[in-house]
Amino acid sequence: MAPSRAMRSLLAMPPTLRHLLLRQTILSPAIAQRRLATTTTQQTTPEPASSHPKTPPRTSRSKPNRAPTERPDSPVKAPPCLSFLPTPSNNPEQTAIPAKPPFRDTLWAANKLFTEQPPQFLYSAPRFRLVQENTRIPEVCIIGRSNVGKSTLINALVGKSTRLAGRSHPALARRLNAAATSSKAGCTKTLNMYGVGTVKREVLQAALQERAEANKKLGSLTRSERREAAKQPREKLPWHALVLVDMPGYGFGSLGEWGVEVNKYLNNRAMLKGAVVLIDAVAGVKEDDRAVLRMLRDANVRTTVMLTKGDKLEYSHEAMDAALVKTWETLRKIEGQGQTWKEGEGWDNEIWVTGAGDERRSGGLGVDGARFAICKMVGLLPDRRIEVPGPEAEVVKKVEPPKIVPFEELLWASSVKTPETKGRRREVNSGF
Ligand SMILES: Nc1nc2c(ncn2[C@@H]2O[C@H](COP(=O)(O)OP(=O)(O)OP(=O)(O)O)[C@@H](O)[C@H]2O)c(=O)[nH]1
Ligand SMILES: [Mg+2]
Repeated sequence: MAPSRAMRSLLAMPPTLRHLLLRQTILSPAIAQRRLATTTTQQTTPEPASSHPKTPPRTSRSKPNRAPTERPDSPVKAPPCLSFLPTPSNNPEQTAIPAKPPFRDTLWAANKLFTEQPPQFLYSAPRFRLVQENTRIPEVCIIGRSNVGKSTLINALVGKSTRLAGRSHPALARRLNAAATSSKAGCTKTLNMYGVGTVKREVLQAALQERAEANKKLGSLTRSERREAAKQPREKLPWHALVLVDMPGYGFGSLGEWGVEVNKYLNNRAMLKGAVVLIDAVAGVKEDDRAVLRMLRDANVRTTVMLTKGDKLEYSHEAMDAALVKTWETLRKIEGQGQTWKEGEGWDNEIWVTGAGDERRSGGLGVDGARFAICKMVGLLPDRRIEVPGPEAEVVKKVEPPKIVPFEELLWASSVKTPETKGRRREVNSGF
């Protein structure tokens, strides 16, 4: 007789595990029956008088009835992105108007770019001459006064939680591929580079091809020439979509030569695609900020302004209005003295508000918007909120309305074989 299915699986098992299957298939019905019998007798026998009446029997599903309590550190409700636009410059009553948020899929794409891959700390450069060559990856520098929250924003942008990333020891923070932050001004003293996202395939391919050609050339050199060539620093292969540069802060606690080195960087870095200027939402625009905006104007670097510590003002539009209006005023004044650095071209008039260091909620508030603003400035993502009526709109308007053809006419037309339709039919048939 052929063994049953259960027996076959039992024989297929290692001998040491067979008892488990036995218990499951053969013994369990017997055990279950015995348990059922004991529970029914327990239910029928009355409880002894001495036992405590007391808490209702707890079934596995029932939970104690507790009133929902508010955690003291429950997250504040704040938008993932928040930005403001100014009223036109000729309007005497300047106020900040909340801007339309970016589309969800655009925000998703920006978030993906920043957080899909873990960020990488690339290197630190105390001087501009020590900055490594980069001819392929776009760079964005985060610039602002000491303690404004530059390093904190970088950590939030790359998806490092404030608690994880909040290390004031630079070596430890770098080991975590994060930026060191501190409540003391002057924490960041060098230009720190962080690689974000994944490089485009064609960029990497081009770099690999160039390297292969350079290696080929090396092969034809004499030994001494090769030794000389080896001394020249080679550009590293690109791995990231974007490089974020954490700048040392200016103002209180900053280095004396800050202006000199940063000026060299702003004027000579070919792959610098833009600067994010951080301004403290509580303190507002200071004289140092004006000086930096002038430097950016003179170097003709695309600029996006962000207000940090927006959580301290509870993201209130009214509370931030003064700081926002002052920022636009400053930008327009500075722009007036330049040639090319203009509103909408040199600097973006949309000001973004962030609260990356808000300890009540990890992940950072307004950070999604900041990610999108950077992608937009660099040209990695389009701003689809602006609907420009292009030439296609004109074409659509000019198209004549379709003619209504009677059914009989249609039938007649399909039965007539014009030279054109004949040819087309033959063509189609020949294709099969
Ligand atoms: N509440 C709040 N605190 C913040 C925010 N951003 C930064 N901070 C705090 O501000 C302090 C300074 O932050 P950092 O990121 O070190 O500032 P920094 O601009 O890099 O400073 P330097 O490196 O000295 O130039 C830290 O204690 C942060 O926790 C924010 O958006 N909200
Ligand atoms: Mg810093």
